[in-house]
Amino acid sequence: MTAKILDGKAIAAELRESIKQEVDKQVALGKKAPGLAVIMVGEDPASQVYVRNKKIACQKAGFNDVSVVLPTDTSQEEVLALIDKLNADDDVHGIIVQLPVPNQIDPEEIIERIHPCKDVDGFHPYNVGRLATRMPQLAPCTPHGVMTMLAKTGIPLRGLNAVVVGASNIVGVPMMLELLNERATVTVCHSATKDLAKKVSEADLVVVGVGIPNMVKGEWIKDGAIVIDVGINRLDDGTLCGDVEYDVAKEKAGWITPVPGGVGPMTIATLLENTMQVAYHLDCKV
Ligand SMILES: Nc1nc2c(c(=O)[nH]1)N[C@@H](CN(C=O)c1ccc(C(=O)N[C@@H](CCC(=O)O)C(=O)O)cc1)CN2
Ligand SMILES: [Mg+2]
Repeated sequence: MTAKILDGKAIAAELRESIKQEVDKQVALGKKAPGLAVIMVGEDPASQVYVRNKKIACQKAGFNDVSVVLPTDTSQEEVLALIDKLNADDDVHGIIVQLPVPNQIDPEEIIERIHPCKDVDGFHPYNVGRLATRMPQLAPCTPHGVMTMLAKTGIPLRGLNAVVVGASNIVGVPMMLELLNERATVTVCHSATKDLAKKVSEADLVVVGVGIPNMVKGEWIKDGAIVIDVGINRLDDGTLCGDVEYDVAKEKAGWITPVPGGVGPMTIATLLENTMQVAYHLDCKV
């Protein structure tokens, strides 16, 4: 069997177009454009690409982009003061701090300083708790974008055996919660997991986000399974590859995401979606 492709680039473009239409409608009614502040500290080359792409996506969707790039040696106190200012600014609906941050910055304290109602990355413990208690408010963009992609397959998630490989706060843990909330049976695997190959081979749905090129072998994939590859790894020759051995996996899977052009574009479209929710639809009282 050759897998159907879950085309994240196309699904994200569709989502961004629907967001743009909603923004145009709300602005015509006299509302403010959604304002998004992406704070980037330092010059990490990959982050520069992602932040630039977020800026372009904001502009195309009619958002007010109020992003800030700070020098590598910025102190924790300076970042906290900037967040306080953005929290108090009525033109700003969403605030995120691009990760990773330089070593002198403590990301946990920074994330907790963002007001939970402006936490469009969904990383604040309040929003993680909401997702964990089945009352989601602002959910992390990558896993929520994966849920949007999964809906496109038309396959009900209820009762599926889902295996999530990787237990990070950005991907693995919120992915587990999203899938659990749809009544999948979820196993989370990580670096201490024994016999990963066996776990993956029993999965109807596999989501991999570990950052190790081709770590999940194609031969492990169950016939017809849905394979979601969150990994984006740059190889020495400059090309990108995922965490799944794509060429082999696509001959076994029922559905598969490519890298690039899979989950990555969904992360940015979902960030816009969260920001638009804050601007127009979310009744957030914290
Ligand atoms: N504060 C956050 N930091 C980080 C997040 C996040 O969600 N919030 N996620 C990643 C980086 N990221 C968004 O910030 C991101 C990564 C990749 C892509 C993407 O579209 N990738 C393309 C390939 C792009 C390339 O050429 O390198 C693709 O997969 O097709 C978008 C967003 C870590 N930090
Ligand atoms: Mg203002």
